[in-house]
Amino acid sequence: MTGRTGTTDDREFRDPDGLRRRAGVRGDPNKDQHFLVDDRVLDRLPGYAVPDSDDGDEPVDPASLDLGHVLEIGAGTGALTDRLLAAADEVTVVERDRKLAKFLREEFADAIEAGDLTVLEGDALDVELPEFDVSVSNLPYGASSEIAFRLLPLGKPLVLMFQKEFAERMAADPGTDDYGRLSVTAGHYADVEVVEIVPAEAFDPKPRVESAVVRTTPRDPDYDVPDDAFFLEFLKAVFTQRRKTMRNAVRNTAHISGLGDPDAVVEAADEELMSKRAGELPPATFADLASLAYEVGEPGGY
Ligand SMILES: C[S@@+](CC[C@H](N)C(=O)[O-])C[C@H]1O[C@@H](n2cnc3c(N)ncnc32)[C@H](O)[C@@H]1O
Repeated sequence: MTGRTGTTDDREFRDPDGLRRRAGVRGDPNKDQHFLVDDRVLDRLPGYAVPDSDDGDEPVDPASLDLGHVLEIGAGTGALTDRLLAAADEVTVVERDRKLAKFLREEFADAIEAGDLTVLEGDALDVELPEFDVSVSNLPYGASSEIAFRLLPLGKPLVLMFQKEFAERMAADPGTDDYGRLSVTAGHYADVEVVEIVPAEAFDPKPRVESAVVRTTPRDPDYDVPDDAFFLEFLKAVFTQRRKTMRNAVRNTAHISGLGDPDAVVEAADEELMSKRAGELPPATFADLASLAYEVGEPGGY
């Protein structure tokens, strides 16, 4: 098939170098373009979407994955798209760069014609997203947080490449140094795990930092938050004082959380809980506390 240059005897996917050559792009870090050039990483990524399939070192046969409709944000020259097409019934990619979107439409014309691929040219932050079953994406790092928090509330499994430091903060457990507002907010929507650390050499141009692949598995929280906007402001507020007890943090940060009566929250809450620090509490406890604060703390102005 055209363009299937292959790098090893049994390679069946398009060669990342060949794709970049044909696209005529070098990758521009100012446009968040760091293309994956390591075939082994590319081959492993679709398998992470099926948690039990990634136990061994060898990549799984993509055809066995049956991923349904996959959303890929930031398709670049399509090296990952090519693998996803083998693992899915349907793939939708979002690519902001006009030249790359045009290249993808040309390079994958057969898949588009067969109805297997849709190329959406636009910004992942505001383009209308299709219904999808899973997203597998090497995200543009400049917008990775916004994109992740656009996808997380949709309640679908995600396999996303981030900067390593961001990934570790997102997946951190309570009581660790990395645990913070990012971990609580992500943990509110999903179980989050780092499944692979990826060295800078796997990309071209080479980024300055290491990367990591995160898998999120949506969970139906057995708790609810009263109001998403208030929950997020409450978290932002108490984590500005993460080293203080919750008693002090709730009182000292009412100007951020918008609580009119933080004392009422402290008095109504469990005393032992109020003597802990924000960095020790799991997402479900924050949700309970935010619910209580919303109920008795006279929220407003957030
Ligand atoms: C890190 S590269 C990944 C490319 C390719 N998936 C790969 O792994 O080689 C990110 C891609 O996202 C595109 N991009 C950057 N910002 C974007 C945005 N806001 N919305 C959609 N695509 C974006 C860039 O043009 C680039 O092609």
